[in-house]
Amino acid sequence: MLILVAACVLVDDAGLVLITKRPEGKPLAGLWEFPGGKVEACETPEHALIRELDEELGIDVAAPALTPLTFASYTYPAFHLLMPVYLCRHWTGEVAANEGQDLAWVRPEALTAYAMPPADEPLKQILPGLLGLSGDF
Ligand SMILES: Nc1nc2c([nH]c(=O)n2[C@@H]2O[C@H](COP(=O)(O)OP(=O)(O)OP(=O)(O)O)[C@@H](O)[C@H]2O)c(=O)[nH]1
Repeated sequence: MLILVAACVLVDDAGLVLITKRPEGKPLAGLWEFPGGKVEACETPEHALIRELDEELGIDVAAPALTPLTFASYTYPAFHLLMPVYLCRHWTGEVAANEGQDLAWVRPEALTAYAMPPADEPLKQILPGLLGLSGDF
């Protein structure tokens, strides 16, 4: 089974990237991930992401502010994950932990220090380069 999840690399004015911690009780609990979630039937990935960013973080993102950045494709035991990853640098509202989740703003090159789902491992490596950093530090 293929599941489609839209995720977002939110980058603030200082160049920091937001990651959120998956709560206890969910699969992959305790791992850090990029905000986002499953794309529902009849929803575009962009609209799913706008909905999830509002629900999870209380921010308002306009569709043109979402730029396709990369994707993850990974086989979990129960499904294959296809995850388009968007870049977003502009939103309105203050980022808040609406679901009580831990939040962290991190330098892209520091993502390797955070435990993330296996699907995200390649993203950790390429994000500094995609965001315009050398990735060598
Ligand atoms: N949002 C997000 N999901 C990710 C990332 N990496 C990754 O493997 N996933 C997987 O993609 C799926 C995300 O769907 P989700 O967050 O809506 O699903 P869920 O199981 O938490 O909850 P739900 O079924 O109640 O909606 C999960 O299986 C999650 O483990 C990531 O960086 N961001």
